[in-house]
Amino acid sequence: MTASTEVAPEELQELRTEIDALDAEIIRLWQRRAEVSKRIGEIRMANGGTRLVLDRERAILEKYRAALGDDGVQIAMLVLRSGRGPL
Ligand SMILES: C=C(O[C@@H]1C=C(C(=O)O)C=C[C@H]1O)C(=O)O
Repeated sequence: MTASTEVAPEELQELRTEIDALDAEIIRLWQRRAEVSKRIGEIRMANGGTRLVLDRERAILEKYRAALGDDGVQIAMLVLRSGRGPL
């Protein structure tokens, strides 16, 4: 008898196909977010504003922390860096 934790080869393949689709989407969203973030920065600086808005970055870090815990903070820092480059 098959234990409930065992996965049939076809199901494993289906799950891996889903993982591949999710990874592709995560990468697409990551790249698009960086583009949007850069564009906002360009517009702000062209209008005499600052490169960064720390209150906004803090709110984003907190949003990721609330959803994902400590890992969320690490992810948020990488997400923010991808839009503006390293400090
Ligand atoms: C994109 C912006 O500019 C910068 C980049 C941010 C981001 O990538 O989320 C947030 C704040 C700013 O430091 C913005 O002000 O919304």
